Amino acid sequence: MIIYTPPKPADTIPVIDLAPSFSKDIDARKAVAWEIHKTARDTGFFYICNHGVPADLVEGQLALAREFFALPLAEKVALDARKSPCLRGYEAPGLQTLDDGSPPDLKEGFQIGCDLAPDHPHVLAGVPNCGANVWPNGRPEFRQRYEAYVDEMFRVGRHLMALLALSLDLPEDFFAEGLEEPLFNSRLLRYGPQPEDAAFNQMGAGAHTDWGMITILLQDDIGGLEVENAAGEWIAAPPIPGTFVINLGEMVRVLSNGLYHANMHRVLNNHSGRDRFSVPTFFDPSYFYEVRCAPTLLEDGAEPKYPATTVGGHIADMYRKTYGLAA
Ligand SMILES: O=C(O)CCC(=O)C(=O)O
Ligand SMILES: [Fe+2]
Repeated sequence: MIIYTPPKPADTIPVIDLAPSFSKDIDARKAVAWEIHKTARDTGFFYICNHGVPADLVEGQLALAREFFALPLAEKVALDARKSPCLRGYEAPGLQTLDDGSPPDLKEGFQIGCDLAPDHPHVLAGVPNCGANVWPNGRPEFRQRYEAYVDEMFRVGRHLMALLALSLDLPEDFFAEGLEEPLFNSRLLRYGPQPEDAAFNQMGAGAHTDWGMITILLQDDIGGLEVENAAGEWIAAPPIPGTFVINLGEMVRVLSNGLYHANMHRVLNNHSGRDRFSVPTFFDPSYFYEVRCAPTLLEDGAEPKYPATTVGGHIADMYRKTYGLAA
């Protein structure tokens, strides 16, 4: 259990301007990659601005979250993620425990991922976490809106992965093969105001590191995300209009031989008295892509600090663990 201590109000999570990263000039792209390199070695968190995602799509996605959680309970319960073999659908509060040993998270969620048909080879082979999405019944526009948002997240995700490669002195297309069919999950989350009768160390989302490569987080204007910095202090990651919060997951630790951090973070909605909505999208190379230490970081003959890992397998293990499911 990670005991809750209040965060220090600091603004050390940098905002990285992506505009030069879309330039034809490789030096301009490398300069942005260098900014990512610096912050990845420190907090493993940064904001991005000038990312090219239209503001109306962003607002529309937060509106989608609000609309989903305002549906009648029966409609949400009909989509119960526990009925899905790959945890797609509605997640009632208390289903997931992100901080092992703490009480369950208070957040309420709705999750989608790679939408695989029953005859997809992964589904036929029983690969964990692979299967079909579920959608609110009789609301076709809900699915269309979410999928339009995911398309943009794929664009941003591929762009960030190219910058991540550059930041480690790798070719920009280093991950291209693994990103032909990215592995992703995206969730709508609602955090009610922190209840007075919450259990000891219970909060919206308990302290955790993300499991994959990168997370592209859209948060509304409420605040409540907190990040553990390199000094072990908890700092606030307040909403900044026009930005996404990007954080690096455990796969980046393997890739960078521990040079880059996958930082702890958590959510506590105790300042506003209002619901907080967020939309994290976890963006990774394909299920069986093996992440290993970047060749640029290993001296001849040196052993990597972490063994190579299959992205999908690691993430599926973490789903099982945090949802208390049997292997
Ligand atoms: O809702 C947030 O701001 C963060 C969510 C998060 O950390 C996660 O889902 O992994
Ligand atoms: Fe997270």
